[in-house]
Amino acid sequence: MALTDASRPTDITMLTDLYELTMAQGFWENGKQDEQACFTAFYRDHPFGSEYAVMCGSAELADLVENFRFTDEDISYLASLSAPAGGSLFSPSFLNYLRDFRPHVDIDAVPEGELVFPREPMVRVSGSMFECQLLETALLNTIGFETLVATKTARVVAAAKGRPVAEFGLRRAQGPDGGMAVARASYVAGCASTSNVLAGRKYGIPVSGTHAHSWVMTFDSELEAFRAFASSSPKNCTLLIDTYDVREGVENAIVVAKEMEARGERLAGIRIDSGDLAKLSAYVRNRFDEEGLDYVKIVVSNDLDEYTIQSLLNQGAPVDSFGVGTKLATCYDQPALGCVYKLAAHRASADDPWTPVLKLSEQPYKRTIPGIQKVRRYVDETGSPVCDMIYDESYIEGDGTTLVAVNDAALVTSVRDLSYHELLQPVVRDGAAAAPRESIEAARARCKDALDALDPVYKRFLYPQSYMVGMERGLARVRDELVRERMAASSSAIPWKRI
Ligand SMILES: Nc1ncnc2c1ncn2[C@@H]1O[C@H](COP(=O)(O)OP(=O)(O)OP(=O)(O)O)[C@@H](O)[C@H]1O
Ligand SMILES: O=P(O)(O)OC[C@H]1O[C@H](OP(=O)(O)OP(=O)(O)O)[C@H](O)[C@@H]1O
Ligand SMILES: O=C(O)c1cccnc1
Repeated sequence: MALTDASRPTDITMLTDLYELTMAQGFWENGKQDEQACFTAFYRDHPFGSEYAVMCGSAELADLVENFRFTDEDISYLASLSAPAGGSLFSPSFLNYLRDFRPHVDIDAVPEGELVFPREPMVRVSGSMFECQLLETALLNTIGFETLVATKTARVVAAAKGRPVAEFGLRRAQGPDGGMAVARASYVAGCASTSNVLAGRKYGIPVSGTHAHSWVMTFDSELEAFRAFASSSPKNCTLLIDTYDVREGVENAIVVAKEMEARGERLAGIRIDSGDLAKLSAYVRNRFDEEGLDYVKIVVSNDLDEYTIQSLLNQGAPVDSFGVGTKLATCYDQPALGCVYKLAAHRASADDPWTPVLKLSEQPYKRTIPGIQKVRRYVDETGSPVCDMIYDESYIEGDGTTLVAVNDAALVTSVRDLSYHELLQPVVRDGAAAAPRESIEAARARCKDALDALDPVYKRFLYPQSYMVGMERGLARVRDELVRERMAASSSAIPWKRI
């Protein structure tokens, strides 16, 4: 999607899969457009092998709903579509209905920066079946990618152990909108800055940068190039010293640093973008220190990710900050979170009680969780998360403190002595933002606090411990009954049913 008006598109009514619209027409024609539904969005599998994910994109949902309307141009386009077997895809009367349609949904979501775990609701949408279904694609597109990038970033930032990480990914991101989402989500999850100027302007993210190899190559000598850069950017001078040879580059940078000192200025740093970054950074640090230039910072870049950064620091590389592009912006090792949006309850009208529903699968781990789900995060006396409980207020059993693991009914624990907080917060009520949009700084602070509070056993890269997400026993029972009913009603070949 090309950017218009120098920002991410908020008019995303038509940014949807065709089937959402054909289903909407079907609901409308069958008089079902006002039937009520409740959907939950969640992910199933650990991204990058990470035990947790960092929620991101939920702050954009109110904009999505408030801007949801079909323009005359949209309607004309839909009217022009033909069905494969002939005739129009959409009827004039349905398109007429769409013309004045505005969603009146309620949305509750996990706030940005908070941690989320597999299978628990990240977002819950309730309203008419018609409007809930129409929001599916754009909602998943928004939260899935930003959550994925935020999660990757959290890992990269953790590996850097407090050293600033600059996001340099715009040139390698998945299109202009991808680049904007990357800048935003990576700042929420702990990057110190972005090279993306539009994101800086739009989101108020700090921008930072050095210079390219081409700068050095346009001058007759590297020394001349460094001098020219120092004189044009004396207050923002980080020199890229690897265009030809880092050992020569550092000597030229030392000359320029001393000339800057004589003018009362300071060389901020140097960047190394190729070669053995551990060996070269150690060499360069030593040379600067020998020359009394211990304040000059060392920045490294070149296809970095959490593993290369961790390795460099394990080798004792004296690096002060990292520039990370391709592998962060493209979420190189896992390009999609696999977020899904599933119907969890429905009712004929707003005056009727909800009926919980679930989707079966031959793979038990893909069975959905029914009900009007909420989530509680239970924490120990230090505030560190211990487990999460998915529950439906209508089915709580006893004092509601028995937790049953999502995929193993035999795993049961009590949360009676733990304190908790609710994860889902109101985002949209009756189609309008439920609260003023929070600042990106607030989301970033929440992310830092959440990651600091999480036990390191869940954060390690290799074989992190499993964090327990379970259902309150009443909800687990409802789910179990629904599975049995559904399977009894089904004549199909779910293999183990016949044994
Ligand atoms: N000491 C190191 N330990 C671990 N990984 C490193 C180390 N030094 C560099 N790397 C990483 O190894 C990968 C390849 O580096 P390499 O030396 O091949 O650079 P390069 O790709 O030849 O440089 P360029 O192509 O940009 O000139 C990069 O991802 C880099 O970040
Ligand atoms: O390596 P990344 O994590 O993607 O970081 C961004 C890269 O972008 C620039 O490279 P450039 O576009 O000049 O190409 P290069 O890979 O040849 O250096 C910069 O010098 C980094 O190497
Ligand atoms: O400012 C930089 O050094 C930079 C920006 C984008 C990509 N690579 C490097």
